[in-house]
Order: sequence, then structure tokens, then C-alpha cells
Amino acid sequence: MSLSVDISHRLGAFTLEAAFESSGRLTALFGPSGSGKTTLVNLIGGLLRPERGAISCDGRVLVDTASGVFVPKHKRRIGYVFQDARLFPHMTVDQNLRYGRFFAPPTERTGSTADVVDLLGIGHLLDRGPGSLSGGEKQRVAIGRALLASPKLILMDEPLASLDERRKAEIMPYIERLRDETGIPIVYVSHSIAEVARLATDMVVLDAGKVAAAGTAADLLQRLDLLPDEERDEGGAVFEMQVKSRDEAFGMSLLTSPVGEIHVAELDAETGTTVRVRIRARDIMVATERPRGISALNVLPGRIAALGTGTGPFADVTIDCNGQEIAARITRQSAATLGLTLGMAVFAVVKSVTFDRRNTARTAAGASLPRGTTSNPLVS
Ligand SMILES: Nc1ncnc2c1ncn2[C@@H]1O[C@H](COP(=O)(O)OP(=O)(O)OP(=O)(O)O)[C@@H](O)[C@H]1O
Repeated sequence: MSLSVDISHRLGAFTLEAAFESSGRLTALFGPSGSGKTTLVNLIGGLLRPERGAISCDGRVLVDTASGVFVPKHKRRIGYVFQDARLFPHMTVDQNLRYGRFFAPPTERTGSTADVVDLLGIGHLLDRGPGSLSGGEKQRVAIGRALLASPKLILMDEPLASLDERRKAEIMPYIERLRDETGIPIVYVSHSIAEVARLATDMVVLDAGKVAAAGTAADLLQRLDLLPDEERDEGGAVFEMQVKSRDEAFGMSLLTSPVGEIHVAELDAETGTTVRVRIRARDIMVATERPRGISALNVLPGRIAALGTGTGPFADVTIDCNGQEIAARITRQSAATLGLTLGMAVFAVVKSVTFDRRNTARTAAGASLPRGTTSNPLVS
């Protein structure tokens, strides 16, 4: 899919001026509260008409103020999933799903109800009313209802925001399946880096109504400068890795990745599976010599490709490992003590226990996150 946006729109004192293109399977709109994420989603969905500009999806013009085109929202074929599921309380789950189906023109219906029910694991809920469902189950039904309308695009506006961590973890695999198995592009609003790292292929960072950056999630998640202070600890590299072998006795898995082999603990995935792994910048230690006699199992040789020290207590070190960049966050004092300089040979040290389940996710076979894990020349 390709989504192309170039619009300006004023709401009271706030002005959104956004221009970006995305061809991702799941494009995250990320930014602090009030940065314009929902306004942008409403403009894409046709709930708002922009003062200036154009939006097109897969070459189909949804709005273009220059030529006077404005496709009304019910003709855009866009599925919406909101923070609250907004199911009809007087209907059963099955009736809610059928309601979604009603909006797909018969000739354009893709995917059977049975397939959607299976994809989202909601078969056992069909006769129940929304009042008896958990928050996560409601959201799965809301996704099913949106999906059954055979949309060309799905807009998800903070769909996990009202769920606790356990429910979030429960629903994430279904959003991954939606992303990997249906082929329907998703625009996903979030202000959680953990969510974006797990789900997004692409990312648009909004700040005060402007696009601060747009690109692949793998590239932008390493840009710690783009992240708000409270989320900076969550930033870091995201790679797809293959499970090479498992050591049942120790509960360990060995993964092959673009940065080298990685040992992780407690990964519930079979040999040969592709998993998406996040290496948070704050979980990396930097050593100028190969460490010996330490417990950390992952020691990745590399070179310093960028060094951001500034005046605060932290230093952001980008390490090029095997042609792939990894962001590390250490103290400025450590950077000074070690005498870190651009091009210096170093080792990135990562403890295996930092790869908990929150930092690993399954991906569909052949899913292609590493469009973003670009190869960068060594800076020396
Ligand atoms: N109808 C309106 N009239 C005036 N200002 C508005 C209107 N709707 C939104 N705004 C303002 O526009 C700005 C962007 O709002 P928007 O809801 O798009 O932000 P957001 O990034 O989605 O925020 P959040 O993460 O809190 O949901 C905010 O400052 C908001 O107060």
C-alpha cells in the first residue's frame, strides 16, 4: 500500500501541517499528547475536511482541495478501531460482526466471517453480549467488525490505551496477525514506544502539528533524540532474528541476526521461527576491550558510528555492528572515562535477560521488517 499525505488544517489555536508518504504494513503515528495524531487520523478517515492539501491511498485520491475532491467517509472503505471498542451493547458478538459485513459491497467482500473469527480467536464468544467480554476480547471483536467491512485501510486510534499490561499482551499477537496475514495496511496511533517497537513497520513522528520524522520503525526507534523524555529509555534497535537452536536444559535460545548471534532467555518460539527483537539502548554496555569473566552472554564487536554527548548526564553512542547500527545509552562520565571517539573499535555487551517477552515478538514467515535495518558504512 502507499499512503500519501500533504495537508494543512487549523483547529482553534492548533495547526496541523503534515506531509509524508508511507508504504508500510503498519504505520505508527507517534507523538506526545496534543501533537495532532487523532486530527490526522480523522482527516484520513474523512471525519474532517482539510483546509488545504491532499490525501491518497494506493493511488486513490480521498481528498484533494486543489481539484475539489472529497470522498465522504462512508465511501472511503476505511475501518476504524478506537480506544474503546464501541460495540453495540444490545447485539451479540455475532450480530456486531455481521453489522460490519453489511458495509462491504457484496462484490468486494474479502475474507469470510469464519476466517476473521479464526484470525482473531473469537469463535467462543459469538453468542455472548459485549457486556460480558474483557477489554481485550471487546477490542478483538471491534477489529473483527472493522475487518469484515473489507476495508482498504484500517485506522487504529490507541486501541490498547484502555487495557492493562496483561490484556495488551493478550491482544498484541492478534494485531501482528492482522498486520502480517491480511495485507490490509494499518495506520496505528500510539504514544507507547514498546507498542510501536513491537508492531510498526513504519513510523511518522508528530510534534506540535508538524512531522518531526518519517521512515521505517527500525531507523526511527534508534533516534533517541526523537523520543520524549519519558519514553527515551524504551528506544533502541529492532531486528528480525531467526531461532537457530534451543537449549532446553538452560531455557535459552540462540538467534541469528544481522548484528551477529544473540543468546536470549525464555523465548517461546520453535527453531526456524522468525522473531522481532528489540535491543533497548539503555540495556547495552560499551566496552573498549572484549570483556572476560562477565555473565553477559552477548558481546558484539563493532565501531562507533556516532557519538552524541551534549551537556546532560547521558551519552548516546551508535555502534556499527556488522554493517547494522545499534544505539547504546551510557553516562557521559563513562564515555569520557573510556575516551570514546568516532570510529573507535568497541564491544556492545547485552545481557540475555534483557530480552524478556516484552522485547520479542513473533513475525509471519517472510515478514520483512529489515527494510529499515539499513547497512551503513563504517565511520572511521
Ligand atoms: N475541535 C477542536 N477545536 C479546537 N482545538 C482542537 C479541536 N480538536 C482538537 N484540538 C486541538 O488540536 C490539538 C491536537 O489534538 P489531537 O487530538 O489531534 O492530538 P493527539 O496527538 O491525538 O493527542 P492525544 O494523544 O492526547 O490524543 C490539541 O491541542 C487539541 O486541543
